[in-house]
Amino acid sequence: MVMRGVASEIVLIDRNEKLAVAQAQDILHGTPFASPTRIWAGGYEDLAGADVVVLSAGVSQEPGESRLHLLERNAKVFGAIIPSVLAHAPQALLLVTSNPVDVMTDIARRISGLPSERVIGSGTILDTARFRALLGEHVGVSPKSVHAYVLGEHGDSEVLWWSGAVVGNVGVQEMAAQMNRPIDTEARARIEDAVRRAAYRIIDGKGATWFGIGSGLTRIVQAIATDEKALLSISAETELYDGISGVTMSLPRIVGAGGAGASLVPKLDDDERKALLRSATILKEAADSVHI
Ligand SMILES: NC(=O)C1=CN([C@@H]2O[C@H](COP(=O)(O)OP(=O)(O)OC[C@H]3O[C@@H](n4cnc5c(N)ncnc54)[C@H](O)[C@@H]3O)[C@@H](O)[C@H]2O)C=CC1
Ligand SMILES: CC(=O)C(=O)O
Repeated sequence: MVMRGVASEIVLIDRNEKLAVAQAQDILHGTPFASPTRIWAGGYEDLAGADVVVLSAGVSQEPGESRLHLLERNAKVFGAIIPSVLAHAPQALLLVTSNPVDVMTDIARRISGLPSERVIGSGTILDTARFRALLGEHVGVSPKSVHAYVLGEHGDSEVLWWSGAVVGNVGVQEMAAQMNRPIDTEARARIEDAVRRAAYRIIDGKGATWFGIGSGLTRIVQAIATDEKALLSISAETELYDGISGVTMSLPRIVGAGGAGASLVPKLDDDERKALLRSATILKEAADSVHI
C-alpha cells in the first residue's frame, strides 16, 4: 500500500507490539522511494477516523492444512478484536483477509452489525490474479490485458470461470490458438492446479503468502479510496445465488467508496454452474456452523 500510495496514514495493530513496531519501522524506511505515507504501530484508539480497517489477525495455515480448518480459531480472534475496532472506528469499512476469508467476512458482518456492503472480504481477488497471471504467461500477453475471474470460495472449491475468460475482447481459447499456444486439456489442468493449489505450494516453500495478497488488498483499497467503481472479485454477502440465500462468497463486484456495489451475474456453462453451487453450499454450511 505504501509503494502504491493508496493511503495517507497506515497504523499497524498487533497483539505482538514488538512485531508491529518492527514492521512499521521497516516499511517507513521505504517511504522515500515510494509515497510519503505516515506509518506507525499503535493501538485501537489510533483507528479513529480510519476509512478502511483491514482485518488480517489470527492464525494461518500450517503446511497441508486447509483454510476451513482455521475457522474456529479465527472466529474467536474476530470476537475479540471487532468490538475494539468498532469502538474507535464505527465509520470504517471492514476489509477481511483472515482465512477462511469468506466465512470470516460473514462472521465480521454478523459481529459488527454493519450493512453487508461495508463488510467485504478479499475473497478471490488473489485467485483471480493468479489465474490472470498464468493465462497471460501462457499466451504471452500482459496479465493486465487478461480478464478472467475466479468465483465462489477463496479455497479448495473455488471455480475458475474459463468460459468467461477473455484476452482483450477475444475468448482466451481462441486467443491462445491464434498465438500458437493452445490451451489443451493438459495446459488447462496445469493452470487450474497452479491456481487452486498455489497457497499450499507457497506455504510449503516459505511458510506464508505475502506479496500476492498485499497487492490484491492494495488494489481493493485503491478502488475504495478513489471511489473507482472497479469490477473486482471480492467476497460479500450475496442476497440470493441459485436458490441459496445469504451466502458470503466472491463474484465480480463493483467496488467504490461505499464498499461492495452490484455484482455481475456470471453466464456460466453447466459444469461451472454446478461447481459454483457446490462452492456456495460449502460456504453457507460453514458460516451457519458458527453461532455468534
Ligand atoms: N485471504 C487471503 O488471500 C490470504 C489470507 N491469509 C490469512 O491471513 C491471516 C494472517 O496471515 P499471516 O499474516 O501470514 O499470519 P501471521 O501469523 O504472520 O500474522 C497474524 C498476526 O495476527 C496477530 N494476532 C493474532 N491474534 C490477535 C489478536 N487477538 N489481536 C491482535 N493481533 C492478533 C498475531 O500476533 C500475528 O502477528 C491468516 O488467517 C491467513 O490464512 C494470508 C494470505 C492470503
Ligand atoms: C494463504 C492464502 O489464502 C492464499 O495465499 O491464497
